[in-house]
Parts: sequence; structure tokens; C-alpha cells
Amino acid sequence: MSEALLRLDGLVAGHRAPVVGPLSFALGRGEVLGLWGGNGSGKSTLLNAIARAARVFAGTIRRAPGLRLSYQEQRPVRLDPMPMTGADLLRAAGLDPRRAPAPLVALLGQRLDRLSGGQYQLLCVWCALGAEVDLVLLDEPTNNLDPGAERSLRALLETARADRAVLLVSHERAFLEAVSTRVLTLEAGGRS
Ligand SMILES: Nc1ncnc2c1ncn2[C@@H]1O[C@H](COP(=O)(O)OP(=O)(O)OP(=O)(O)O)[C@@H](O)[C@H]1O
Repeated sequence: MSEALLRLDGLVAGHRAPVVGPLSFALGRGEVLGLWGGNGSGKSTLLNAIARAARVFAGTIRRAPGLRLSYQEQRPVRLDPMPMTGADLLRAAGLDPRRAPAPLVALLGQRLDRLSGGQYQLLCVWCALGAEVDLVLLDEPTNNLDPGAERSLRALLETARADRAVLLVSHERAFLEAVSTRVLTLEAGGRS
């Protein structure tokens, strides 16, 4: 494995109380670590802890110096009241729409309030995946995606993963296994 971008050592994370861990793993460029586990097993909490949005109770999270991170959260905020297009959304996320991959091209000129849930989801996932970052956190990226859009997402992941590390939560086992280089299972009830 290349030099670790992220290293967890005995991490226990949660909110008012611990909900996940202790967990230890390292993640390097080119790797896609899939997180598997039942509802409430702490998958989103783990991503939040890495993004500094949940509490660390024990252990450490070591990030490579200057680590740049993007995060597609489980419930994307919709910007419907604003007269924005898909291209505007990508620009707002710091991406160049002219470099958008093929599955997104048809969405660039459309207003966000006229996109379906799955089309909007695909744009949001690309905002995280296509950003100039080292580590991408994806929480249920296949939400609202039909099989065709899911294939597009696989292609987007393949495009992006070469020079990034990806930490990905999904309840779709076949998808998780197809796109991940490793799968980590979190046990419901708080410990892995
Ligand atoms: N902001 C919060 N404040 C307090 N408790 C929280 C908060 N977010 C999540 N929890 C609790 O932490 C536990 C783990 O939740 P989390 O969302 O991390 O699980 P998950 O594995 O991502 O679940 P799911 O598969 O349902 O999305 C749950 O018991 C949940 O109620």
C-alpha cells in the first residue's frame, strides 16, 4: 500500500456516548474501503468522526499533513429554490463542468429543481468524488439510483479512485464488493 493518507488506531467515536469502535485501519491512495453494517452500527458516525463532525472518545485519527477531504453525506441538501443548473452546482463545488464525465453531461444544462432524486444524487456524488481532494467520504452513494445510474456511479468511482482514497458506506452488498478493494464490517451494537 502507498503511504497512508488516513490511519485509525483504536478509534472509539460517537455523539453523547460511544457508538462505534474500537477500529484500527489505514487507507492509502487508490484504495476504496467499503463499510458494511446494519442500521445504527455507526457507519455515518465513523465518517463524521473522520470529517471532525463526531466525538472521539478513545484512540486516534491520524490524517496525512494537509489532507484534503470531501464528503457526500447520506441526505443531500436540495437547492431547489435557487435557479441553478447542474453545471452551476459543480462550479459551486469547485469543479469544472467541462471536465464532467459522460454520465453527467446530459444533466449539466438542466435546472436542479427539474432533476429527479437519482439525477441529483449522481451530481452530488460527483461533487465529492471529482473534487481536488485526497480522501473522499461517500455515505450511501447509490441512494435513489436505478441500475443504469448505479453503473454510471461505478464508472465515476473508477475514474476518480486512482489518485484518491475512498471510504464508502453502502447497504448494497453486490455494489460494495464490486467497487471496494477491502470491506470492513461494523457490528450493530457499537463494536466492530
Ligand atoms: N447527531 C447525533 N446525535 C446523537 N446520536 C446520534 C447522532 N447521529 C447518530 N446518532 C446515533 O448513533 C448511532 C449510530 O448512527 P449512525 O447514523 O452512525 O449509524 P449507521 O450505521 O450510519 O446507520 P444507517 O445504516 O441506518 O444509516 C445510532 O444509535 C444513532 O441514533
